Amino acid sequence: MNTVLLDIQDLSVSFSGFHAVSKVNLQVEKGKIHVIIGPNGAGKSTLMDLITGKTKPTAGRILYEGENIAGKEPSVIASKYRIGRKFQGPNVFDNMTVYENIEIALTGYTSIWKAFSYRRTDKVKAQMKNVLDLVQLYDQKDRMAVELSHGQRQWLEIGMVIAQSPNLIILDEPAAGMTDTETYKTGEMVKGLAGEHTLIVIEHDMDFVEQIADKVTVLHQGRVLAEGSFQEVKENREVIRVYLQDESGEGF
Ligand SMILES: Nc1ncnc2c1ncn2[C@@H]1O[C@H](COP(=O)(O)OP(=O)(O)OP(=O)(O)O)[C@@H](O)[C@H]1O
Repeated sequence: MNTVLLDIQDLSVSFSGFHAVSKVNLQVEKGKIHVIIGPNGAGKSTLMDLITGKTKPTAGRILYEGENIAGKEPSVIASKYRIGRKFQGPNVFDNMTVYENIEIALTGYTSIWKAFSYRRTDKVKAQMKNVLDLVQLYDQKDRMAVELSHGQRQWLEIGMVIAQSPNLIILDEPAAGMTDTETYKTGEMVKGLAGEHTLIVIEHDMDFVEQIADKVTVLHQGRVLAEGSFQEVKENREVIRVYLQDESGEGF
């Protein structure tokens, strides 16, 4: 039986009368990889902003395990409901090692007192090893982040999100700018996170979507245009029409 972790109901937001997200209904199942696709300006990032609390909805509900989190503060959504997000483009501490970057995310020291009392206990070391293994950076752990390749920096940032023990992980175009080999490796990494974690991934690269998606939702002009398996949405006539019209040249 599939359990719904996130149940989005009639969610809308308008900016000065412009409907960026309009009556969106979407269910994200626990432990699955739910990919959101859609042409530029479809409302994908705005939908993620609504889930993470960065943007407040005009109407609708976001039920997280039955509790409405719509409109709550981003810090509450991150810490209480354990929703983590990795934005497009690496955002790491260049002059720290891979290990230190993940350690900061893991310990999340928010106060100087916590930093003083911090100890690298066996438990912390085991958690660190686990995260480094998941993002395949254990052998790079002593390198400075600035020395990493683009792909490795993205994986480091995924590691920093995982280190915060999220239930739901939102990844914003995790394979952007990667080589084909790096993209494939990222896909396998993301698949390895499913099960223990639930993932929402925004993506444009259709080979990558096919590799990872349990379910695909297609957004268009702020609305859900189609939903189903990769194969189902790929063959959907409305989806094909919208992508053919999309001037970005991306698509199937
Ligand atoms: N704060 C805001 N104020 C006004 N308009 C906004 C705001 N945020 C987003 N929009 C508009 O809402 C629409 C949806 O934008 P959004 O970034 O969510 O699309 P997207 O699907 O993520 O696109 P892309 O694939 O290009 O990143 C766009 O037309 C955008 O200009």
